[in-house]
Amino acid sequence: MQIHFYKYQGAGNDFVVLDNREGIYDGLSTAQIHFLCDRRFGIGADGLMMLNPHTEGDFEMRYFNADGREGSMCGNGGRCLVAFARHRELIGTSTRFYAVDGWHEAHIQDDGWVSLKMQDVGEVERSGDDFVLDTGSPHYVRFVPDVDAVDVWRSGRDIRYNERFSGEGINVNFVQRTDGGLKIRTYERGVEAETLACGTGVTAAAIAAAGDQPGSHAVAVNARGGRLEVRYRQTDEQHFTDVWLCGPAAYVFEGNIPVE
Ligand SMILES: N[C@H](CCC[C@H](N)C(=O)O)C(=O)O
Repeated sequence: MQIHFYKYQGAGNDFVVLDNREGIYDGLSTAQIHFLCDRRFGIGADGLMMLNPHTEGDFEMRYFNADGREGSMCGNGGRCLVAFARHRELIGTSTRFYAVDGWHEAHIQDDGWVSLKMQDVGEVERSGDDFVLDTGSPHYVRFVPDVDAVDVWRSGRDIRYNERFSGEGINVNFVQRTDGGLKIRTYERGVEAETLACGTGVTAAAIAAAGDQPGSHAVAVNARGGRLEVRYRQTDEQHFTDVWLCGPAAYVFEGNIPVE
């Protein structure tokens, strides 16, 4: 079959997007999605999203990692899908859509800046400079003095494949505190490599960096592919609501590809 695809990126986290309002891509296999995301044999992307119809919201987001398997929530993917829906004129400048972790509200500006509301975070596990939390996807956050000095692939894999996490997998973020905010590098499960940005990881880093300061906060987070911003309200040490992931989302190109 011939597939018409769209390519989007958010801070360098790149995605294949399929308009699946008619359900024509429901039958794509893990191997076919893996092929579409392959950077040498296919289009190339960190993940693939389908925009599905939904009776109660503007659309449903289905997300697959580059390995072809259906994943948990993808923050940058969600922001890109909102930009896609806007470009296809399916939505105005605000939307409410359904994803694997529940409902999301989002807003898009004319310059492509997308603010996406994430789920509340209610449990942050800490051991020294390391944190484990779920922001729609599971994340390990390790604070380091210099992220540029980290061998992200090697150290990320050591954690992702250790005894505790090897079954389900986990995304691993190395985070440095800077004057203006945070600097981050992420090893992503399902891609099994470093990506240029990971939205749920950026969100997890901002929350892990929070002290015990109830109130509303905004944190600038520099990923390798661009700058994102996280806003949240902290009610106590373990509870975070009104969590917003904000950043750029852009159309790259579209085309047709034969898939066997
Ligand atoms: N890049 C994504 C994360 C995808 C999640 C995935 N790698 C997993 O948890 O399996 C983001 O922007 O949030």
